[in-house]
Amino acid sequence: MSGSSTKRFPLYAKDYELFEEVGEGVSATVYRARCIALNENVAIKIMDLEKCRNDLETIRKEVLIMNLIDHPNLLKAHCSFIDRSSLWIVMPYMSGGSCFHLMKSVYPEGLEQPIIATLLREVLKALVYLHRQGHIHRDVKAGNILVHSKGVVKLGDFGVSACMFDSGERMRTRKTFVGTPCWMAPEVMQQVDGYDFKADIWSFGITALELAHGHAPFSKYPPMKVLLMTLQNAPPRLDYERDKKFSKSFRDLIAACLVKDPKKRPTSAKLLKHPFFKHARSTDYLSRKILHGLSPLGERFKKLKEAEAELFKGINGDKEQLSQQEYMRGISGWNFDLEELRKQASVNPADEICSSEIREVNGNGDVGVDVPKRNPMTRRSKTMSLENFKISEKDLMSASNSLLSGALLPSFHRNFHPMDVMSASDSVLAGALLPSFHRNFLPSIGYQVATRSDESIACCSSEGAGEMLGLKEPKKLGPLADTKETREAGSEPVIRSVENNACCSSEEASETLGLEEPKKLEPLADTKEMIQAGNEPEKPKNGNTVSPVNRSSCSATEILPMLQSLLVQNDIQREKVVRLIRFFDRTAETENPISRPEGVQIYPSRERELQSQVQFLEQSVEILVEEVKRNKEINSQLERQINSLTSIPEA
Ligand SMILES: Nc1ncnc2c1ncn2[C@@H]1O[C@H](COP(=O)(O)OP(=O)(O)OP(=O)(O)O)[C@@H](O)[C@H]1O
Repeated sequence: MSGSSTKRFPLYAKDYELFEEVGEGVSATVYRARCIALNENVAIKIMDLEKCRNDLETIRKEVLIMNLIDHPNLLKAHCSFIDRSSLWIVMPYMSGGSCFHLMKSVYPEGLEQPIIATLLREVLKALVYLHRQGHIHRDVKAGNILVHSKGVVKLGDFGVSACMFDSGERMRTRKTFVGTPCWMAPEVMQQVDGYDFKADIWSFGITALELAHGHAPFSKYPPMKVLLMTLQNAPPRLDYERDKKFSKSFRDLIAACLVKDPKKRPTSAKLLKHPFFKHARSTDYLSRKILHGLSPLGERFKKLKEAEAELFKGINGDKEQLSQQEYMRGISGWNFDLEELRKQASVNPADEICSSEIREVNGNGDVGVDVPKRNPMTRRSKTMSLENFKISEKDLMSASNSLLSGALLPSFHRNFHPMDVMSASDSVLAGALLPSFHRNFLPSIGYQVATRSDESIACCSSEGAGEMLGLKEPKKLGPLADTKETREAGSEPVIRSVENNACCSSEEASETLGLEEPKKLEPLADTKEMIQAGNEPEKPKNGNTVSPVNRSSCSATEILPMLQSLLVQNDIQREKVVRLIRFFDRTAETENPISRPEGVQIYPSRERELQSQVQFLEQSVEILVEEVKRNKEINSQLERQINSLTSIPEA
């Protein structure tokens, strides 16, 4: 069952018969369906593009990856297309559902060791492949491990995965804060050095514990607490007493994955050779042991939803209710309402969290996992509020000082582009002072979305790399103008379909470019001093650039160094982008890996791999070009402000 076969799946909604709902994420609903022409059962993930129009980059990436990947343990899309204002992703139907749902409805205490070993081995095979391809999944968890009735295991949900820009030791330029807090590696929370595929190994270790216990460690706590605990506490482990039934090798495997220093974690390939996997059995075994006799997925899903609704009946406030439901589903699109996080950080976690715990009722009506009453998570579509943000809470600062503050700033959003080469301090400072730096607005990088009612824009995965169902990035820019117009007119974005093109290997690019780890720049320290001195960072007025000139609580001498260092950072960023573009141009001329010299054979899979890397790089370059333009604008804005500040006489 290696991804989509050579069958051609139709690209119109009318060619599919939709049945019951079998899954729900933050951005999509998944249905069991039948492809009428092929008489084949499929699952269709339907995303309402209107509802998540700020998140098109994420969607675009997910679709791209689902089309390009080709591994029996990865959930590959058969095809996808746009119908009216929805994106349909047609994929193999995994009738067992996700391991998360399986545990919630049938195995609330967790699974047996041979089952866990079998599941994890299959997931690890998928990770080995993904990592070799240069991807980080970033959302490995039981909810994304899907099981087919025949016991086939597939890792799904590429909504937050990233393409690795650097290679080998140098994979460190991603400054992205994505995933689900319980499963998130400490370095992802801290964003100290960017992170690499080792973040998946941490999540893998957490997933191992999740499968063993029926829930992830810290899963009963709200996200803020999870962050603090992950950063402050020793990594979670199997308990000697409680987990006696598990072998030493399982304990070792978990301990090897859950090491805070990512360098000390094994690679996925190495992990696959771990003695624990001697406990793994055939996939047939899985189907016999955990799937046999289960009611159909749709029914199980319905029961869970009903139990969930029952559980939340008594909770006041839509938002809290929604948050709790999402929390229980282990949804990856955790956006954080900073105001709430701030409030939460200011209460004593011990009082607040413990007293507010409620018990989750699983599908059988039994009492299961603890769930907190408060949860500051909001729906992905909601914009995070930067208003009144300051990092002054004691417990927050003591957790990890400026590193954590970096993690808590706007980079909480999951939609930073993988090619974002800003340093952690860049993103912190830029985020704090300039909300317009936020990457979560696709129109600003030239994506346009057109929804058609009569016709579908589509493509089939089998048709080759990069055909992306109408969700494509314009080949050449012009988008700035479009974007500006779109934004000014306040109109809906429009998706345009364009052709793909190829470029150089991303690995070579990073090596040649020598993209260095951005230095820790001083402005963070400045910001910290300001905070310590009791000066709050500027409140954004309306989500746009904050004007330091208007600050009443801060003198020109305080704000000048910040503005200047911001300028320096922008220059550094621009420099990097320009180097990347130059390198790209050179390589495209001389070394297009797709046009190989006579007599040199490139295996089709390698070629596909190259093509996929090439596509990512090219798309990223275009986005970076936009970044340069935006930074230029910001630089000149700042220069003007600095000039006006220097001309204001100090009081
Ligand atoms: N191919 C499939 N076959 C059966 N069930 C599926 C399939 N794909 C997804 N599901 C179910 O639907 C749920 C939601 O799917 P998915 O995780 O892709 O949505 P999402 O919106 O990206 O979720 P998240 O919020 O976790 O990112 C899954 O947890 C799973 O239970």
